[in-house]
Amino acid sequence: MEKICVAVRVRPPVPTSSDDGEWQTSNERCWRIEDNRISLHSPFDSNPASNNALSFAFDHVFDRSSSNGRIYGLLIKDIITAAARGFNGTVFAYGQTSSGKTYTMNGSEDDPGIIHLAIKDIFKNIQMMTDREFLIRISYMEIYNEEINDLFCPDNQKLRIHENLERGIYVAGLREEIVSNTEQVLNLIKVGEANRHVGQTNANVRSSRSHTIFRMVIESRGNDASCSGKSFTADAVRVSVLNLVDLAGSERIAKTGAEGERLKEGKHINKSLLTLGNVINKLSDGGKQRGHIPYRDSKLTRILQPALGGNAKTSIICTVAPEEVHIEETKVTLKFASRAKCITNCAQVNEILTDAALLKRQKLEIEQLREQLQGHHSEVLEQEIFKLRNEMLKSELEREKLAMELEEERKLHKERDHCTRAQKMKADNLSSCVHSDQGRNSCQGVSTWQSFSEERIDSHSMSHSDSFRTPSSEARANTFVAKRSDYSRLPDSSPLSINFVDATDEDLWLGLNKGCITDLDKLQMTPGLKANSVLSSYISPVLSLQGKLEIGRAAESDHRLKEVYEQRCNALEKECSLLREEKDSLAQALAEETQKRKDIEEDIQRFGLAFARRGGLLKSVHDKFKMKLKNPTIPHAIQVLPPRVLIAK
Ligand SMILES: Nc1ncnc2c1ncn2[C@@H]1O[C@H](COP(=O)(O)OP(=O)(O)OP(=O)(O)O)[C@@H](O)[C@H]1O
Repeated sequence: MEKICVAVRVRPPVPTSSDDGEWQTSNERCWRIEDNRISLHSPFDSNPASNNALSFAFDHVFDRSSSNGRIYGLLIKDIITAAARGFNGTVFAYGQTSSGKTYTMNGSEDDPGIIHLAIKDIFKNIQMMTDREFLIRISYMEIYNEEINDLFCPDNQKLRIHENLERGIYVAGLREEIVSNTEQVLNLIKVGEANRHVGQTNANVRSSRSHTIFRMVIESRGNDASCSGKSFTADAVRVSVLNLVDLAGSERIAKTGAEGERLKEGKHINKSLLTLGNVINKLSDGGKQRGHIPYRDSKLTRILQPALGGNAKTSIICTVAPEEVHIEETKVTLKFASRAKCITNCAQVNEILTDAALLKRQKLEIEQLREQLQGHHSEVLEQEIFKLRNEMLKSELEREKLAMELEEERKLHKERDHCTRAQKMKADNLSSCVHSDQGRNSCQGVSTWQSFSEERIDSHSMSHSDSFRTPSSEARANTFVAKRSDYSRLPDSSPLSINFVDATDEDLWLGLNKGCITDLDKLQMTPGLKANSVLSSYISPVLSLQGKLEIGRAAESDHRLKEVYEQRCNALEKECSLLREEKDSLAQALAEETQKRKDIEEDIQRFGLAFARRGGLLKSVHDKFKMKLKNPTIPHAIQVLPPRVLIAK
């Protein structure tokens, strides 16, 4: 972004027949110029405060002694150099009638104007740029009474403004002359000048009645030698447009006394200048307050649109008359100039890609894609896929291990459950046994162990050994009853034989004594065997209760254990499902990566096809041209572009 460059030029006072030197001097005192500042300093104004209020600073302020050459050097030269390098540029002179606009733009014999100096400089610039070849086209138009006329071809009148992406805003049907040197251009300008509308007014003997726009289109591209080995940008064509504009001057109809045709012209001039002022005002507002910019309200602003807040480097020379009689017009011009100073443009090199450059660019893009796929990027992708596969495998193994663990846990849990149930059943059986015997033998103080002993005794053979048989009294068939005569004290010794070394012996003993009722207290005790044997704990009702409690506790702890196992099972199942999810997401990521790779491959294929198609197209065009060159009489369907003269280096 860069600001529009604005300068003010004060022309020398125009002498009249009645003038003497004294008049001139006093007139010049109206405006004081110090460096780049211009202030109103009227010796006739008694109020110094009002004078101070009218002071303006610009990029440059040129006094009467400044030549066109100086103005060009300080304000315009850079724009011309930039135009040769591909930037759009616009220079225009603005000011009231007779303030010196035409003098500034066209100059005189002794002091060539901006247009003359710019043309000379353009050719000097392109001569120096040996690595590029140039094609320069010029056109010259005027906007007269809000109609566009071609100054190179007077028959081309009332031309229309068009806009498209390729050319931007342009005047259709305008003649363009291809030029290759300064003289050629200056001669053509002379022709154009002759066609311009000028007329005599009270203010100016040769007043411009139209706005003129001298336009130079500068095309360039790197020449073959410089292109080889460079990037595709070397093949791009740069196209810049340079507008050098001499506006018609605003005029106060009352002052100029214009009538008839001059009056009509004056109205059109004022109207379009008013629109220019509005556009400048809107643009200088900046930011969001700007709103709609009325470029389309006049042909002038429409054509100058890119130069005002667009893609161009722009300089405005505001010309003012020093005479006191023009103070009001000068104030208006200075206000316009200070507004214009706030406008920012965004100039950039305009490059157009030719077919060759386009092909080169596509080729480069394909190469880059290929590199991406085959080179580093593809490796990264492969690694990523490999890593994902590994992780998937790992998680699969983990899942299997967990599933096995879960199965183990389930089995264990089942066994425990089974065990707990068996123990519970035993406890229930025992308790029911104890209760029933307590009820039946409460008077005798006898405790029985019926079901358990029955079961166990039945399963053993009686013929094993008679040495274990205990003398019985009041035997009951199939039942061994052990009783005690004194339950108040616990026996110190077991009633069982010392020979009982294990449960088989014990069972045998019980089997042999089936059908006997034995008073345990009368049995001969085995001193070495303590009374805390299995039998004693079941026989005593107190002990039986304790056993039952223990079994109950065991069952409870088993139940708790079961709960813990269940929790563990749940946790494992959860973990399993998480792993399953992770596996799914990894599989999805893998699928996405594979799809990405597929897409890149498709892109390459598509670019390759487009590349081949374009190559074929260019080749056929080339062949047709070759045929046409060999045999010019053969008609062909290709539209041949207007010949362009390339300036020889
Ligand atoms: N800097 C200058 N030095 C010498 N003479 C000048 C200068 N500026 C203007 N003049 C003279 O002043 C007169 C009016 O100038 P010019 O025609 O350039 O004004 P203008 O602004 O183009 O007027 P209009 O808008 O009516 O076309 C001419 O005679 C011109 O030679």
